[in-house]
Amino acid sequence: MNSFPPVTGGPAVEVRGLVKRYGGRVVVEHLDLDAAPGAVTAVLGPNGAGKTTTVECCEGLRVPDGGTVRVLGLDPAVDAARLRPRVGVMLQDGGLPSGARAGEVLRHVAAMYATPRDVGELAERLGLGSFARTGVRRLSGGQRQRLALACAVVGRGQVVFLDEPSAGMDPQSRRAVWDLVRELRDDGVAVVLTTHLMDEAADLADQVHVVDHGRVIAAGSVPELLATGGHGTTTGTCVRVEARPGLDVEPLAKSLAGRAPAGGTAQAGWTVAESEPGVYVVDGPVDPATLAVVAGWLADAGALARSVTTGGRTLEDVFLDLTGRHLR
Ligand SMILES: Nc1ncnc2c1ncn2[C@@H]1O[C@H](COP(=O)(O)OP(=O)(O)OP(=O)(O)O)[C@@H](O)[C@H]1O
Repeated sequence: MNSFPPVTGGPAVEVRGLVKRYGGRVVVEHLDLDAAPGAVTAVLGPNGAGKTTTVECCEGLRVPDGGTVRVLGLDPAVDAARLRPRVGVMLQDGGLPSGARAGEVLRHVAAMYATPRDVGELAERLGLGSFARTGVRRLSGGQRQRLALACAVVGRGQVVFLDEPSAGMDPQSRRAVWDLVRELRDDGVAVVLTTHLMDEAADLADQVHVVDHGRVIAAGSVPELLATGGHGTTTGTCVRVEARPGLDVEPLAKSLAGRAPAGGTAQAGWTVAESEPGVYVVDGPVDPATLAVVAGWLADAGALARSVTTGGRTLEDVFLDLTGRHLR
């Protein structure tokens, strides 16, 4: 374990009203975020939403234009030297010296900490052994990611920032990364993770912040976001239909809106959307009769469904509802 006092009470990372501008353009706008010790806090958002900028302000790599940032009670913009031994950072671009060999880099980083992890054991866990003697510039993208992750955790920081940690990794490496992240959490580390992988967030995160246009637009645990769609308007249940693209969903929406459950009155609160070409998501208080309505709609449209499934919405559904389905 590390030799620092445990973080007691309050979040390990506390961001309040963060503002960051680049050349007069506001890219982070009054953003609030907490990350607790012993928890994984995921920051999700479309490209350019302001995730990396926010995390870089927490890492002391960028100076905020407004608001406050506290990491372990310290201001990273002025207390960088005191935070460095207590915080691990994995940057999106790796930030690794390209001229050195992979193994040397990890040993060098480990030597900067008072009580580093066992370098050999960490290298083994992340499968770094086979390319330890390879120069950083010759590593593949996934290998470089694994080395950057090893460097971020080797110092046993109390807070670890991981910017898209498993981007570009093969499934085996991704599993190793996820196991390591869970272990960090179990050891009491506050893990702050940005990711575009919804399954990664759903699997790992205790708390999720969805960021768009520099603001947090939804926050909560994954079950909370799934239950409310992030804005408290959906039921968390849905029917998902795969059929040919381009079906008119209006008749289905009308049939559902006018349908009365046994002994009840017509229900509102349905949404029907073609979430991606050929995938229709019917969101609302699903019951057995809902499927009959969906089947009737398909029959009227002369469409044979490839699959019809019921179940909960996914984090990806919630994310797309919150942030929109159009490309930025
Ligand atoms: N150094 C910089 N100078 C000017 N603009 C920048 C700089 N860094 C980032 N930006 C801009 O700030 C906005 C937010 O970028 P940021 O990297 O924080 O987004 P992100 O949510 O991490 O995106 P991604 O998911 O693509 O990594 C973007 O519009 C980006 O172009």
